[in-house]
Amino acid sequence: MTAEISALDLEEAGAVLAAESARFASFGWMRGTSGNLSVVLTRDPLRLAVTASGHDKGELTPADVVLVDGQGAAVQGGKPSAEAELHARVAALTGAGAVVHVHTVASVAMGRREPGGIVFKDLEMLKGVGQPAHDVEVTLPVIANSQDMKVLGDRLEAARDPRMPAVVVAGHGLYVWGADPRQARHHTEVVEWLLELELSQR
Ligand SMILES: CSCCC(=O)C(=O)COP(=O)(O)O
Ligand SMILES: [Zn+2]
Repeated sequence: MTAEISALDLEEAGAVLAAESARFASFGWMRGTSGNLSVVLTRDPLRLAVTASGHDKGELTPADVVLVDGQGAAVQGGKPSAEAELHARVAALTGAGAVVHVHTVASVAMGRREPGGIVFKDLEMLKGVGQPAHDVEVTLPVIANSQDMKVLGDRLEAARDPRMPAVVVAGHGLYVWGADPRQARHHTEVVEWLLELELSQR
């Protein structure tokens, strides 16, 4: 059975993604049209609202969103993000309800310094990704970049740590997920804070 997605549902999702995108863009994390966001609308079959490709992510309107299927192919709307397939893969793999992709300087810089993964420990901010503040090492995986979203998805699946809702894509940026757009935003802000801290220390 195919779940019906009304135009209003899609536009409501677009309004949420536009607001989240404007916030990340204001931080300088989505410069020069970079980055993309998605939210899951139905699970069976998997359908996501994903930001349209090539737009200035600080200027999105509720209409700048595309409905995609579990392979990231457009079902309704214009041209989806070039990374829509990876969003769908993350949602299917992790059960996340929202996925954030930002191009932050700290994620690329730390991915270069620690290509085997970035280890965090003894930081109160780790509670923001559901981990204890003390005595536990939490690793943020780093995966090699690819223009092939299937390859990137395979790398993410192999490398991801269930204790950390994020992965750095080397030379590219950061993928973060959460149960809904609000939690995905909080996870993004926490992981970016951790990366900026480590970058300032090393
Ligand atoms: C200068 S951005 C290069 C493409 C990219 O990595 C990105 O995140 C934006 O792609 P989209 O198709 O979602 O606009
Ligand atoms: Zn990107």
